[in-house]
Amino acid sequence: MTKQALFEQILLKKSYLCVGLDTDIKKIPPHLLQAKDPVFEFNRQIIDATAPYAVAYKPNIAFYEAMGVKGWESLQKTMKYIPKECFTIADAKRGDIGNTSELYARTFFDKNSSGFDFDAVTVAPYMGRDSVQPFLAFENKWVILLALTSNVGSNDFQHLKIEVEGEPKKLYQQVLTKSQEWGSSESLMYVVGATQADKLAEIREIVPDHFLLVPGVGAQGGSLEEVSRYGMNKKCGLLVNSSRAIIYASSGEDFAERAEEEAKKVQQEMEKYLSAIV
Ligand SMILES: O=C(O)c1cc(=O)[nH]c(=O)n1[C@@H]1O[C@H](COP(=O)(O)O)[C@@H](O)[C@H]1O
Repeated sequence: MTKQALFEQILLKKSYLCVGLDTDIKKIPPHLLQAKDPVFEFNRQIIDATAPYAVAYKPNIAFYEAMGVKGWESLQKTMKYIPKECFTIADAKRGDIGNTSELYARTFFDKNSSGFDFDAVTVAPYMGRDSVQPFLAFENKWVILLALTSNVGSNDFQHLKIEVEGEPKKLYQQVLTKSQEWGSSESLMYVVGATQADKLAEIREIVPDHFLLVPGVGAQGGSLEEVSRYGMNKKCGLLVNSSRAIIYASSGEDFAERAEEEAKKVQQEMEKYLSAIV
């Protein structure tokens, strides 16, 4: 999906919500456990309930990998079920030496090889240019590079003060600057945690045109209002992810209705913020 097509979906649905499919068999409502594939059945109902309010879905690969072959099958079925107009993100946080990254890229992007046809994959920047480029080599696909993550551990490395050509910088700022040599805003997005919303205005100075994937609203307590105020650009430029707050809004038989209510609530708030740019 192109950047413009994604923006058009955002305008159409008046939403920049990404629903995170962090589907944990231990959290699935008990009545679904008799289904042939409980993980897929849960996802199917969540997708049906939230698709009018979401422009993107982000299965977190760990939740599927942890179940072995069965998990990969549930993921395949889920991917086939997600409506075609929705942007899909494999949240895999990969990155390795070039020839290995090439295989990771094939895993998520090459339908003929793996059966998967995600629009985007999350990638860790730590190993540098040659670890990211194999993902960027796929046309019409996206790399979402971890820039400033939502967790407390982001303080360990990402905020470190460094010096680049005599200029003082933070490590995450250099990730944003350097990676722009590798791909454009048509193929690269960045992860910025919602819990780091106070840094968004400054991040926008470095990457004014790129889309940002912003996880951390809902269960992690980030503010959608602040993220939108400081992070939105003229073409929205935001995909805000919420996983647990939507998919586990209820652990009972009404889980899909409650997920719909939560997704709708977020979408209605987003519609308000979008009115500033349309
Ligand atoms: O890359 C991510 O999606 C990600 C980056 C980050 O900095 N923080 C973060 O929470 N995530 C992911 O976003 C989702 C957040 O889930 P909830 O906290 O339940 O909304 C999880 O799948 C995380 O792995």
